[in-house]
Amino acid sequence: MADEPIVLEMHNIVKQFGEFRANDDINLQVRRGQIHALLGENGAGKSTLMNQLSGLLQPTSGDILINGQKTIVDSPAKAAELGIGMVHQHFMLIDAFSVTENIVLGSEPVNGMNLNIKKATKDIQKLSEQYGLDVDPQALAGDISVGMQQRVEILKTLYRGADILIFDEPTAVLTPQEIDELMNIMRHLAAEGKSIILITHKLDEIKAVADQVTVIRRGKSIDSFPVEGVSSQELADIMVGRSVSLYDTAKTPAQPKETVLSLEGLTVKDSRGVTAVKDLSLDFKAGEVLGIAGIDGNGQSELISAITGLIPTASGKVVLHGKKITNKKPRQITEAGVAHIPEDRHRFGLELDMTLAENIALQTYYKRPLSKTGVLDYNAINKHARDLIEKFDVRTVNELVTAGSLSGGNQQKAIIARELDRDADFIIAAQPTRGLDVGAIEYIHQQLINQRDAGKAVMLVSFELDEILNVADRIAVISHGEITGIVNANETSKNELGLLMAGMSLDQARAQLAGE
Ligand SMILES: Nc1ncnc2c1ncn2[C@@H]1O[C@H](COP(=O)(O)OP(=O)(O)OP(=O)(O)O)[C@@H](O)[C@H]1O
Repeated sequence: MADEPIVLEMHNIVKQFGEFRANDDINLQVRRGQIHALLGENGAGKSTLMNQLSGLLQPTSGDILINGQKTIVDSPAKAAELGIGMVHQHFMLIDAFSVTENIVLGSEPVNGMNLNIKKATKDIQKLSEQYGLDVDPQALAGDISVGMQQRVEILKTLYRGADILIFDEPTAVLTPQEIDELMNIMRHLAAEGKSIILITHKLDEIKAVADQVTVIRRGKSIDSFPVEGVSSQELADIMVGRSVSLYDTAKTPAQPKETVLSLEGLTVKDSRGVTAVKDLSLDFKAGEVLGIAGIDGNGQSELISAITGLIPTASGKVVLHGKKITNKKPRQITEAGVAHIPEDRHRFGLELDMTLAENIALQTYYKRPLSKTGVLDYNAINKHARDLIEKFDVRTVNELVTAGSLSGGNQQKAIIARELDRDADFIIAAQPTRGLDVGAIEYIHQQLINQRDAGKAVMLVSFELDEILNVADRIAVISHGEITGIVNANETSKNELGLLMAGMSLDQARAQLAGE
């Protein structure tokens, strides 16, 4: 690997936002055929660095060299021309178009309807085979799984001639099996001479696929070394700059008390009118974390939206402290004592153009002490925000910047701070640690357990089985909108949960595992 030519160099990159240096003299060197991980805490400056490589931002100073040539990457189109491709975390495919149409869209000069779809389909098929992607170019984007959609995004960059592919948290939305497949695809790409820059907070993934890792701490690149022989613990320590605990969250056995919230035969339809949650009943108890495990798209989002009043229920009841809250307005449900850390922080969590302080006050601004006699007290709002920023270690210049300027992980911490500060009896945490670094994950898990120990009922919805097993006391598995089994966290296994997630009943799953 050390003999392979250097395809990308970033030299002494500085990126300044006003007074703040998000990148402070960063150096990065990537070789041909290398999988190069970029590791850093939330807000360390990884996305800012990659945005300069993909033409979205310009460095304040420093140089970018592609194949030894100093270059200015002043637009995404220029980045594409230079062979730099970004595999986005949020897939941007049009459901009604075929895979080929999605890939060709925007990358070919189209003369009227003269687009040669036949040739494109053939080219894409060839690329798919060459890189082991196994994508059907004629499938409709709306009909393919999340993992397959990601492969289409990869093909899109290859079709445009990318030699350097940037993957930003690529496994966040994948099932364990899809993650393995993606790792193989990355290895395949590298073996074919492509270079990959991998941004991830998952140390195991770095260990599994990366050759080299560059560590960024508070805007500075502090080290770069081969991954071989380095443990996950060492990676975590270097990233944070001190020794961090990678062990399970400490917790005592749960002491479940009275039922706080009950779902009684709840049925919910999705936006297309298809039944997403079917006749679902569950009880959430004070002093207990009930985990909802399942593959993305099995009714979890609709279930949460129905409980929080964001979408109507088709039938059944939601009962909080013995009172029906079914189909009440979101604000009434919030007021009744439901906190919600949403899965999609941009759609439901934050107003990106408003200040961080205003966002932290979003659920309580109209009440004392943030308002007095109907007038907002900005001193109180800002002070309240400063307290929570400190308590939850939200990394920001101050409370007056826009929420949109925070790094992804710090946006998430701000929402968690706001929702947990409200002293609600029922807390919904949906994918609460997606995109967070190891230190922040540990902190958030502990916070959820503290809430439990303070007598709250916590609903933890997560695709991450490690997270569910670590934090939840009981686990309900959802598949196609129905609960396939409810198990105690300390009496189950990933294998058992995996079979329940695939739709088996608990008896079937146990029979299968006993027979193995
Ligand atoms: N447009 C901007 N204006 C002001 N500050 C910004 C802007 N963009 C980023 N920052 C700041 O730069 C720092 C680095 O952010 P960046 O998004 O690069 O971090 P990151 O390492 O990608 O974090 P994460 O893992 O949370 O995604 C953060 O403190 C962020 O608030």
